[in-house]
Amino acid sequence: MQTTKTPPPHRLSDWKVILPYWRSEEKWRAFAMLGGIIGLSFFYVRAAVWFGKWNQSFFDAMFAFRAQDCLALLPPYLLMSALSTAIYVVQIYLTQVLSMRWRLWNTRVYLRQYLSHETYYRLEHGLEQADNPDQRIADDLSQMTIWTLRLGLDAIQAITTLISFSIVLWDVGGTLTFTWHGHTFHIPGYLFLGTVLATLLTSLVLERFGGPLVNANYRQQHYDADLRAGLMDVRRNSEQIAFYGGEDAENLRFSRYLAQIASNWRSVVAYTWRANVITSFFHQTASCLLWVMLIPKVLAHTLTIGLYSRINAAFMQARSSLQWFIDNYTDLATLRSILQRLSEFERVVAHPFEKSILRQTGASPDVRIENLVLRRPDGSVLTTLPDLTLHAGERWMICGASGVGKSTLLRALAGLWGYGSGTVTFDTQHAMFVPQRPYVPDGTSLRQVLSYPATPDQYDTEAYEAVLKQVALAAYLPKLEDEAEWSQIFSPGEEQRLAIARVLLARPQIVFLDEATSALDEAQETLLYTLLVTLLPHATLVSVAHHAALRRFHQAILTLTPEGATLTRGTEAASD
Ligand SMILES: Nc1ncnc2c1ncn2[C@@H]1O[C@H](COP(=O)(O)OP(=O)(O)OP(=O)(O)O)[C@@H](O)[C@H]1O
Repeated sequence: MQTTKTPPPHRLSDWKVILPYWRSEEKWRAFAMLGGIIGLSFFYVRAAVWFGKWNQSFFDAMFAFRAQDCLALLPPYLLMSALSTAIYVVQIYLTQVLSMRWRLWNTRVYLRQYLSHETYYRLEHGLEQADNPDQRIADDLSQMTIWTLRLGLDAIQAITTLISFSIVLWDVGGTLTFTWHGHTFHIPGYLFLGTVLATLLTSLVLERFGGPLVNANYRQQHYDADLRAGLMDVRRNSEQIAFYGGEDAENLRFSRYLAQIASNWRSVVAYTWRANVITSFFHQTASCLLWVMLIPKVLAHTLTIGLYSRINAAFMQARSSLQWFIDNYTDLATLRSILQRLSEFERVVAHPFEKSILRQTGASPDVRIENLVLRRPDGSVLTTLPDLTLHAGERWMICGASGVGKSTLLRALAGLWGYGSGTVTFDTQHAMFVPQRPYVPDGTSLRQVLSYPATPDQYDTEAYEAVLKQVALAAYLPKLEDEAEWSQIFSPGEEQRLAIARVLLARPQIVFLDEATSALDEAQETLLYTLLVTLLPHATLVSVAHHAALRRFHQAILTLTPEGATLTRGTEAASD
């Protein structure tokens, strides 16, 4: 499904999407890995200090022409380099493993939510608003774990570096003392405070001018997903489009998607440009800032070359770690928009499905319909049904003009339609619904296609062979074990025969058929209905159908109209 809409407002709760894994049954292993990765990154900060000291000793020795000392310093250097390399490799490996485990855990949870309570159906049929759930499950979850770990771990490293060098900056920077309007002020650690203040100021300016980048990124992912979904549509419906000669119409559709992408991309570029101008201005002016802050020391004649080089080094390190937050502003914006999309998906999934029509599982073999009113999602009435009881083994046909609500009645019986009121009661455990276009899973064996949704080992080979022969699909007998793109191979009529073969295998007590033989000629429809009534003589049958030839297989006709429904029984129905 594709929708065009603006992103929901940012909420702090969007960040909660990150938490469930860290509270799951895998949390201890996850925390252990995270702890290991963080520990290794602390080693990195320590190693940087060690290499710094080593440099000083080595170059002091070199410029003092102490060749022996230089040679003696090489083995520890090589040892430390080997250790650093090993730790670097292990750190990357652990991060990848953690990221994959997190992604798999999240994907399993999302899939469970998506594939339960008919969520996949609600999302696809416009009953809920969350576009392209496939992209959220397949891409966004993976991106979320990668970005969160990368940004989170880099942030920890930046904070560690910041703390280490801020202490130096605070200590060696000293206190700024000045007199203003007769008052003397003392600002301890003013170099550190100045650095932090300047960075915060830059962040505020960035949020003001680059903030809309989050929304623009959100929309960009949304439009990209629409383009992908459109291309999938073309793949799925290639034959229909080719028959209609629909290339121009498709091109027009895609040029609309591209126009949306282009227009939003211009916003992304504009906001990124603004963010980059501010970031780069901060980069360029940082050294000036230090010089300005050092003026009091110059005027007081307390700035030596040694002190300057120390302050400069600490300032650079503190600034670069603070700057990490500024430089990664756009990445944080991307992560925020991913979290927003996932959080929106979670809200929709958690939102209770409108179910004003009560569907009860009854022990009685009858199908009972009480006070049933079917409505459209906008609340308007489709049709109203009188109280009805369909006794076990009875066969009813549902007729009515197109759009009156025949399929909607079956959806309500299947628990897929909640708009309206009333109650339906039947033995849901032993019922089977056959839609007009049966589902044919691709990439599986024909045996699996036939047994769906049960597993292929549910029936023996003789049973599969028998039903294939019965529904006149004997030509496929040699292909029972073949794995193929079956939906591309079967004709619509063959798909419908296959769906009846499924019913004959499963032998349900109640069968609901929604125009399940509409693609077949009269002779084949008659063959399939004869099979159903002779091989499942005690099954209750409810058929939505248009063809008059099928009336003789049913004992009653339920005719739906917008004003209500009427039931005609017995010979009257058959001869009508
Ligand atoms: N997801 C939906 N959102 C809004 N309206 C819907 C939705 N699904 C169905 N409808 C509307 O409900 C009405 C009844 O549809 P339904 O499929 O039940 O008709 P039908 O009687 O089976 O028609 P046909 O004989 O043509 O198959 C139609 O007007 C249809 O547009």
